[in-house]
Amino acid sequence: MQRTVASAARRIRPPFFPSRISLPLARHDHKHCLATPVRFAQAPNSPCVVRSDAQRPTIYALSTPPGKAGVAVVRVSGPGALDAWTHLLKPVRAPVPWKLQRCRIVHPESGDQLDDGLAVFFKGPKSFTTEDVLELHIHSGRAIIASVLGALARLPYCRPAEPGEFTRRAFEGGRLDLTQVEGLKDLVDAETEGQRRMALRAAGGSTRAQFEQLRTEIIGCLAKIEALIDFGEGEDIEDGVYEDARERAKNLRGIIQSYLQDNRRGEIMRTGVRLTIFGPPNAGKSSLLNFLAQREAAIVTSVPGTTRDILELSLDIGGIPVVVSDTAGLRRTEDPVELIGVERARNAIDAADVALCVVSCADLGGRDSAMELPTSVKALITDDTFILFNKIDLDAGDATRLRGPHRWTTSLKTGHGTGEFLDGLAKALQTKYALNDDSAFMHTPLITHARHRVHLESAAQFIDAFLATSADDIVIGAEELRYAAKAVGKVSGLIDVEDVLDALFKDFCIGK
Ligand SMILES: Nc1nc2c(ncn2[C@@H]2O[C@H](COP(=O)(O)OP(=O)(O)OP(=O)(O)O)[C@@H](O)[C@H]2O)c(=O)[nH]1
Ligand SMILES: [K+]
Ligand SMILES: [Mg+2]
Repeated sequence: MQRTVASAARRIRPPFFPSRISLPLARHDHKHCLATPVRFAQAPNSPCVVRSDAQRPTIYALSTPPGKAGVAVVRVSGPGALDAWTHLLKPVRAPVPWKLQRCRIVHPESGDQLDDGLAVFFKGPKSFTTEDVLELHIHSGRAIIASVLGALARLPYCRPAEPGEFTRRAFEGGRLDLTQVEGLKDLVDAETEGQRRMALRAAGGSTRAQFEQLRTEIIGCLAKIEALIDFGEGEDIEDGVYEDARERAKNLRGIIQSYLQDNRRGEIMRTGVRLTIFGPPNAGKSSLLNFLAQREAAIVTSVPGTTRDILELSLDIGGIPVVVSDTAGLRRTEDPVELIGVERARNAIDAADVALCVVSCADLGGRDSAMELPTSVKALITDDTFILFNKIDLDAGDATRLRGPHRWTTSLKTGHGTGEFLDGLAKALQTKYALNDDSAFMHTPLITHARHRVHLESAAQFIDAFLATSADDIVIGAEELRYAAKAVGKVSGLIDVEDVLDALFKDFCIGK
């Protein structure tokens, strides 16, 4: 009897990897925990489970910045959230879940009124953390906030939240995977439009879905190989299964490769494009930095060799975060200090994502179209180098001879051409990092953290190892595929997350 692979694949047990892992409980003191039994609903498809339910402390924190403002939000999450509602809110009544309700907030022991505000109860698992959550919307003032936090502290099962602990519980409850947690953090940190869009995409789960699909497809390949191991080709299984699995693996290898060949766009969007300004002395490099920054950040003088150290500024150019470096003018010099500056400039050019050469028109050799760049920079110019011909006010020739793709003319002294240059630079960066419109948004890079790249590279290596095996050693081949799927699973945090968690959550603020 011929069995189809689909039916054979379903038979494979045990599951390739545990879909649920347990994480240690957060570090804290359990001895005051309330012992009332509390029901915990499990979020669907939860990647991991940490539930010792009643034992789990309820956490609270101010989730808005401290200080005087219209509203402050205090969040309470955990099995005791409902009890906190009962003890802190007047008039006494059961919450209508997910509905903002008017109330007075009182001290649980003295009954003194602390503030007048609004409260909403999110019934788990339909809450941010997947636990029961109480949100108190109170007036934002130091004394009010302190009194409400103080009241919560009186409840024996409550303790203050650690940085990022609400998000951590959302992760542990299966509400978020690691890419979404990273996305949330990046979203809060986003300073440019591009960063915001990329982070929102990750936080919203698109990145998670893409990695999940990749993992599912690897598992699909593995299922075929496992079926072969179980039943053997020819007898129970249709022909060509092995070839089919190889073909699929080759495709997947290509897809992973395309993700990896992204010019580091995602990481660059997060941390900024490294743009190095270089050129001969006195070309106007520091003047350019000041123009971009709209302030006198660097010293500008008519003395060649003014800039020695590298001066870095983080700027937003056309919605893209750019770390701009001003460097020492390149020339031969006997001055030991300037020599170090020139050395550093060369290193900064090497490390740059984009190198922008500034040349003074007064330093150009040759005539008309046969323009010659100064020898000090000639060897450093490649097809990718951007060139700004500055001091166009000193140039007698026709400026159009100098302009072209990634080549602009300005006078930073008179302001001539600076608008065109800024627009052109922004467009060039947007094009290079493919983030200029909504269609490009579709191609927003998948890899936004170095961690993703590491795991994808290792998945690619395991698939290569599978492809290097022959039909005779399918058991080894299956093992390689298993490792490949596991490597991709690490990106989402389905497995082996311990090491990442602490590092990730420690950067969060309290109340998030
Ligand atoms: N005429 C004219 N002078 C300019 C222009 N841009 C800058 N300058 C002047 O050129 C001189 C050198 O400018 P900087 O910005 O210090 O030049 P730099 O390339 O940083 O010089 P180093 O740091 O010494 O290598 C200053 O006196 C500027 O005022 C311009 O477009 N036209
Ligand atoms: K100078
Ligand atoms: Mg300078």
